[in-house]
Amino acid sequence: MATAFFDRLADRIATVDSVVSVGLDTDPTRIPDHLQDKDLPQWAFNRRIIDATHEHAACYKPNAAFYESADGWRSLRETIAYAHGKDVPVLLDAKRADIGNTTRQYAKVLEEVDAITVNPYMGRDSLQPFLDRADKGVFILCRTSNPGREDLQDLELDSGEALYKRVAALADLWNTHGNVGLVVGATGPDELETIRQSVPDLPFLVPGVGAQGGDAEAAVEHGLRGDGVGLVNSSRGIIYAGEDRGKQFAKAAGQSAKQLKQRLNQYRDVE
Ligand SMILES: O=c1ccn([C@@H]2O[C@H](COP(=O)(O)O)[C@@H](O)[C@H]2O)c(=O)[nH]1
Repeated sequence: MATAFFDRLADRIATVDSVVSVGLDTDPTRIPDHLQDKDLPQWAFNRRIIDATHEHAACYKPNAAFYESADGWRSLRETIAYAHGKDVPVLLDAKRADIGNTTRQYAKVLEEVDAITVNPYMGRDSLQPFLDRADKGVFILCRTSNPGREDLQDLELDSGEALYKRVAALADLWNTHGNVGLVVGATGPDELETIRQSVPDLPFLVPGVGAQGGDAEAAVEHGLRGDGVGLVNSSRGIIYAGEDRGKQFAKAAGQSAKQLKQRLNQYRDVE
């Protein structure tokens, strides 16, 4: 039987002593000039970023939005294989879900990656093919990092509970294979704490530190499960750290990943 995703993630976190998720949000317009004439500039960029950051990376998190083109998907496939070659899990941030017939197609991408983000808005059946993959991680959007999260996620249900809390409770219920996590932004530290209290056993993916200015201490304190499993993501803050440094761009990304790891490790309980 394949090892469960969160067990593999726990091993990776221990190996690199890091909970940093390096976000590969590779915008074609922000790739340095000297790589623009490569066959696949996004792949050329990502390869150099992976070379420079992998020893600090608990996982890579490419966001599917940046690869929605023929060359983009080719670049993404090369990137995934290269990350795996360095023993780093890949979490595809795709925020998928749809009616059953469609979502079964979406879930096929789990053949390629180790984990995925999904959107709970359409309910359990829209997530079932992902949840059924006991060997893969499924991170359900719970309370996101963007300002507009309040429009829906904070709405009070008749029971008085906020919608995001109901999502957390449902995710816990749907976690029959131990493969479910939550996406909870670092920009709402109080809610992050509240959600952690309600679902102590779910690992979180916490985006929003770095470019969005979220709370790194809260991300670690509440984002990680009791056994230390969880992820804190930074994308632009790492991969574009050396945007003004020409051919040295990847070195700067490596330094930025290392700095984030050290910053987060100040707050981790590591024996
Ligand atoms: O609530 C959410 C869910 C997902 N994201 C994604 O994480 C990264 C954050 O990038 P930064 O450059 O570190 O801000 C990006 O892919 C988002 O789509 C999120 O930010 N918040």
